[in-house]
Amino acid sequence: MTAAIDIRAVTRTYGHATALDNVSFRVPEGSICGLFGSNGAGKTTVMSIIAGHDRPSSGEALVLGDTPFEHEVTGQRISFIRDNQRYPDNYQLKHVLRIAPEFAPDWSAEVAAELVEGFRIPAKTPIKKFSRGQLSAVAIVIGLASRAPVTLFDEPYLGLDVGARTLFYDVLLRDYGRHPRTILLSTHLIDESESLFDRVVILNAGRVAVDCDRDEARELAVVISGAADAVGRLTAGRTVLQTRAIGSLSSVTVTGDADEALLAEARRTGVQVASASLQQLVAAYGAPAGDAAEQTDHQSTRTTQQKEAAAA
Ligand SMILES: Nc1ncnc2c1ncn2[C@@H]1O[C@H](COP(=O)(O)OP(=O)(O)OP(=O)(O)O)[C@@H](O)[C@H]1O
Repeated sequence: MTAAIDIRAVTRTYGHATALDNVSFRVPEGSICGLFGSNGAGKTTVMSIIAGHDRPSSGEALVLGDTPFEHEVTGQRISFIRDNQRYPDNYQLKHVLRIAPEFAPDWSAEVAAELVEGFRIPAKTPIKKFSRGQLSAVAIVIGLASRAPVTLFDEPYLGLDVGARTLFYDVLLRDYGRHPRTILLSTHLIDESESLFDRVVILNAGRVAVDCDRDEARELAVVISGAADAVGRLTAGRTVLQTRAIGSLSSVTVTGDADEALLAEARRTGVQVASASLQQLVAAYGAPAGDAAEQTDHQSTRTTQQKEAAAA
């Protein structure tokens, strides 16, 4: 695959704190990749490095074949949408719509107009008086209308209501279909955004826990639920990612796909077996150690690089 984003063994430390620890993953050109993980997992840090706003302590980040840090040409091809965007005090929406296209050669005035209307962004109110959701709406207008070859959305819809979020998903998918580009999006609203992604990266405490295609992710883990003793028998000898217990019932996420033997035994004992949803995968693989009620000592890690190494 041609990688638009190629993160190679990137470590980022701040004093004694390690935000990213030997992180490697690639995002193919023309794909939408979801970046997931708990608070503090390192999502913003890696996006800042990809955007060229920060640089690794060690390792290398390549975007469109170049190192983005202090590289103006690459910087112009990246749009980084995050929640701390600041605007001059006197700015109204019209100022943003006048200036943003100067930094985005592929700017779409039609996409901008559609989103401004759909989000009902106030025209006359100074942006500094905007609500949290209205600020997110302005940032999304910039991110989508820019049509940058590499677009990074870091939790882009803080404060947006469900209707506005649906508009974002719809316009993103439609415009991406017509003008393919590479999009990396981090969010904690995993269930509702699941259909957007064709790649998945899950970070856990600064490390890559999962890096694979969305289809492969469906086969990474199953959730086995039912009477605790029956579930215990079915999960014995398997790698347990996460256990949740409610009274005499338990729900256990284990690695791997559901094989025939497991399904037959589950039917016989009245236990449910289902592929883990993306949200369940993120909860299982992205949970900081000790968060799950019960966890194996060595939480399984599944990355494309490791699979390639194993196959070699
Ligand atoms: N400038 C900094 N100085 C010190 N520590 C930092 C700095 N920036 C990030 N960190 C630390 O690095 C870790 C990763 O932070 P980061 O913001 O990348 O996480 P995140 O996955 O984006 O979290 P969230 O989901 O809460 O936004 C955190 O422990 C954070 O405290």
